[in-house]
Amino acid sequence: MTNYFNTLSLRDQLKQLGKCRFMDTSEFADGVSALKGKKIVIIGCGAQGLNQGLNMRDSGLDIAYTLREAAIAEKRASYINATENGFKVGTYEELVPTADLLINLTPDKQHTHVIKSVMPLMKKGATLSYSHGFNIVEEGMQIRKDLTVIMVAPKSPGSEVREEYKRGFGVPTLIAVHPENDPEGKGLAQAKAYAAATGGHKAGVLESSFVAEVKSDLMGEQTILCGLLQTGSILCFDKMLEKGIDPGYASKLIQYGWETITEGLKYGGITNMMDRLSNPAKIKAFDLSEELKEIMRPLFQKHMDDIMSGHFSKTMMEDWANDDKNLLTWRAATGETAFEKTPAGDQKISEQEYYDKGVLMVAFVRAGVELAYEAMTESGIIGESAYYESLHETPLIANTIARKKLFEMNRVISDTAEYGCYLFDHACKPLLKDFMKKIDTDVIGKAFGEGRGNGVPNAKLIEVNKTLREHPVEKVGARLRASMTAMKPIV
Ligand SMILES: NC(=O)C1=CN([C@@H]2O[C@H](COP(=O)(O)OP(=O)(O)OC[C@H]3O[C@@H](n4cnc5c(N)ncnc54)[C@H](OP(=O)(O)O)[C@@H]3O)[C@@H](O)[C@H]2O)C=CC1
Ligand SMILES: CC[C@](O)(C(C)=O)C(=O)O
Ligand SMILES: [Mg+2]
Ligand SMILES: [Mg+2]
Repeated sequence: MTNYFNTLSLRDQLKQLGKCRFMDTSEFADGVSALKGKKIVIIGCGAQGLNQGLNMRDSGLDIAYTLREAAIAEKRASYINATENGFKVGTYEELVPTADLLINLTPDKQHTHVIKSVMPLMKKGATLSYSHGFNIVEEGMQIRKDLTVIMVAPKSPGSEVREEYKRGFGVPTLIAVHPENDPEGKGLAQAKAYAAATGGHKAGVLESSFVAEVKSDLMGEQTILCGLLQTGSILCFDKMLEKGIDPGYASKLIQYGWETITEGLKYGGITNMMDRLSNPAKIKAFDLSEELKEIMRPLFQKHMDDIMSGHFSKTMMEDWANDDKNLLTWRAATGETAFEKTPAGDQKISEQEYYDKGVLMVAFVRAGVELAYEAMTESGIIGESAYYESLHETPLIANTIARKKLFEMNRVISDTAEYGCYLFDHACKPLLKDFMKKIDTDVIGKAFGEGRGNGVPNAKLIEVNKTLREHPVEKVGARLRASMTAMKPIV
């Protein structure tokens, strides 16, 4: 098989990268009806599989799980996930032939093997669905021509797909129909119903393409969403320990700080997050983030270029062939970091204190969101897609760090995302070595400018506010957040 994207003409590459239409809520007036009464079988009951299935069943759909025989025989976690939640479980032979819609939610590295196992069992005219475009785009998987192929990709970790649904909201979702597989023209209606069943239509749905989803998803997860939060956690924690801050306090400030400061981002964009700081702290965070953007921009661009060329996928698939040696080594090394090994203290930290004593963390978030948005849109990804993949998903990832630090983030995200996160982290930490030498506790661990009042030069404050507000991510974000009327506060 060959990389599907690299077989396309530049014209078609740009066309598929640029496919991104924000769907009006009125387009979901039919709700789940296109799938009502259909047999829906999910392969895999992991981070996405379990949580999407729970939402879809609560939305009135007929959901069952098919697991590999070993998972059933050994009663593995996936089997426990499904049975303890009251779902029917069966083998491929038992359930795949009955499926009107077969949803592949197994790890990307298993997709070719899984699809080759189940495709012969699928009934004529059935639909196959993915939540990530990797197998179709990066591996060039060819699907039987009588089958419809769709994608419903939540821009969120699986755990938050469920948590936001339970709050009466949802997570932004990209839907797509593979142009090579829509023989009956039913793909879009089914993808819309599937997205509505997961609650995605309440947050925002983009009619997109497999290509646009995979290229943006790989970029978001490797950089701002997982890589930079990992790098920032480790560097900020080590700096606070170096400067004598109580380890338990430092651990808590970071573990819960990302969630708290990015809640401001989720509600009001970078502008609102920065407005939560005092004037002096805002200007300091702005200046730090400008410096961070200059230092990290080449790294963000390299990740985007390596994703577009297929070099990233080739590198990761070499690790698959080597039994995930790098992934497992890097996962173990992350678990040995001081941040991961230091429990959060029981000190009280108010919501505002996380902003006031986390100025450097605010700077990391602004720099990372803007760099990721810029790199994606400069490479053909449309702004709405880049917004969901950078600004809106950062707080959802931060929620996982609040639960159980980087361990939980790396457990819940896909192995693909975890691999890319480590690649970025390993490259970013050395890049920031000189920058971190100048950092002191006034911007991480202690309140910036405490006791020095709120006065700043008007001209500088006006310039900072103008720059923040005029970034394209703020303009796109204001439009998209206007339709998020069901969004609920979590901090
Ligand atoms: N994690 C996330 O938040 C997101 C993931 N995605 C995409 O969703 C898809 C699923 O990812 P994710 O939920 O993280 O996956 P997980 O690793 O959480 O779960 C994988 C599931 O697949 C099963 N599985 C593993 N290997 C095989 C195999 N060879 N044959 C059959 N079943 C297998 C596992 O069960 P067992 O090992 O017990 O058989 C488990 O139930 C991926 O395409 C990913 O890119 C998209 C958005 C976000
Ligand atoms: C951010 C990582 C992700 O893309 C996701 C949760 O959306 C993944 O693949 O896990
Ligand atoms: Mg993603
Ligand atoms: Mg991903």
